[in-house]
Amino acid sequence: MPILNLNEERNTYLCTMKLFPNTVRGVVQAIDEIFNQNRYADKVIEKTLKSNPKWGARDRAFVAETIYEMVRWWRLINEVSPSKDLYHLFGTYWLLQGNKLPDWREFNGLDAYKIKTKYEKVKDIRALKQSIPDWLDQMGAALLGDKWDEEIDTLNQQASVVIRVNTLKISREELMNRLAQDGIETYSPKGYKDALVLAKRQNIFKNQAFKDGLFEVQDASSQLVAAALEVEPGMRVIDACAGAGGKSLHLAALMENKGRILSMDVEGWKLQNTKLRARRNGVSIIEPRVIEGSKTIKRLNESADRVLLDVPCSGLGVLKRNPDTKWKLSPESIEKVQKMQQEILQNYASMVKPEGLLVYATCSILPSENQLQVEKFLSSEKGKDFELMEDQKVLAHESGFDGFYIAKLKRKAK
Ligand SMILES: C[S@@+](CC[C@H](N)C(=O)[O-])C[C@H]1O[C@@H](n2cnc3c(N)ncnc32)[C@H](O)[C@@H]1O
Repeated sequence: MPILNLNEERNTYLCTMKLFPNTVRGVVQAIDEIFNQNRYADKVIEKTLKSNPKWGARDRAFVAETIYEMVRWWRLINEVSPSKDLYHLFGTYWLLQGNKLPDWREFNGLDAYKIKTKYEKVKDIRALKQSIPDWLDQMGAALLGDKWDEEIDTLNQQASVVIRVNTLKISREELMNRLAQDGIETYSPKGYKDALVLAKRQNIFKNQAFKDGLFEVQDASSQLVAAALEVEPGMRVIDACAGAGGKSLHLAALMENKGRILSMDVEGWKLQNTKLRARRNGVSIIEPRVIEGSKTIKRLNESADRVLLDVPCSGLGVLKRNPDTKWKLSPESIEKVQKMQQEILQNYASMVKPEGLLVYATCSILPSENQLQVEKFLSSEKGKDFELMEDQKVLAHESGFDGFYIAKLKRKAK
């Protein structure tokens, strides 16, 4: 029985897997880059896979998953490992999952019994068992109360792969059948009308249906955001923090590619990505626009039927897919991002027409980034023009998907 709380299917897969020196070396080198050279886990994984073109699909899956899981359980692994040697840390992770280690000299000094005994000693300390910084455990418990225990437990599990059907090109049923023909089984989660969940985690970006723009990879909770805007074909919509355009593309599909979406961001390079994705999706109503300063926003005063503020946030709702976030965040960085969120609300809300809708969204579970921001805005001078219609506090352990917050506000008539 594995000690760590990982799903069964994955453990079966890993337990039957033999370790190979070259892939384990790949993992160890990647971990060195992530923690000792402070690189982003996803970038390091991408580079590792690229520089080892001879690895097969199974090797690639092993390397990518092991790196992610070691990042996720980093604090716990370090706590129970006999040393900080990277092979010892890998071996400790492997043993903690209930696997056996081969007889390699790199693993000398690792004793499964001692590791288990150490684990038993720390497992009642939540921050250690869940492998999170103390400050995060304290903040989570203070802000989420009883719900924190289950929430952090869920956020430490692997995310399922969810796709959003591009309804401009294909229906959900048709896509489901098409993927099934390629041996990819999916199911439709209840309550998410454009989503399909892959029965088994796998890399889907190489599939022809993706290249043909029939779907995008997007978590089910994230798909609730565009739906909250209640768009209609022909509307003028502003996605003010559009990034690479995930929500803009969804909005375009909901608008049947009729009307206009201004996809804005302060980072121009992200909008380049939006353009490419729009082409693949068969979307022509997106106009990317870089925010140069307050003038860009002022020129759009009262111009939009709908404004989406998918603001920068701590990302604590998406820890399942970005486990390194917890090692990069700090109370100070969260405070900084909260300040930015309030500024965006204050400065961008004016782009909504009277009687139009403003949607504020984050992929965070912290009330301080979510409902408290909306309350602060509504009680401010600029917020007096708006009223809260409804909000959704999506927790990972309740929804089964990412943690999100979505508030729908209406601008009052003049
Ligand atoms: C949560 S991400 C958006 C994700 C995107 N909506 C999607 O669905 O893929 C937040 C985005 O806000 C952008 N951003 C940061 N500060 C901003 C600002 N002051 N105004 C507009 N966008 C900003 C970031 O560059 C980032 O792309």
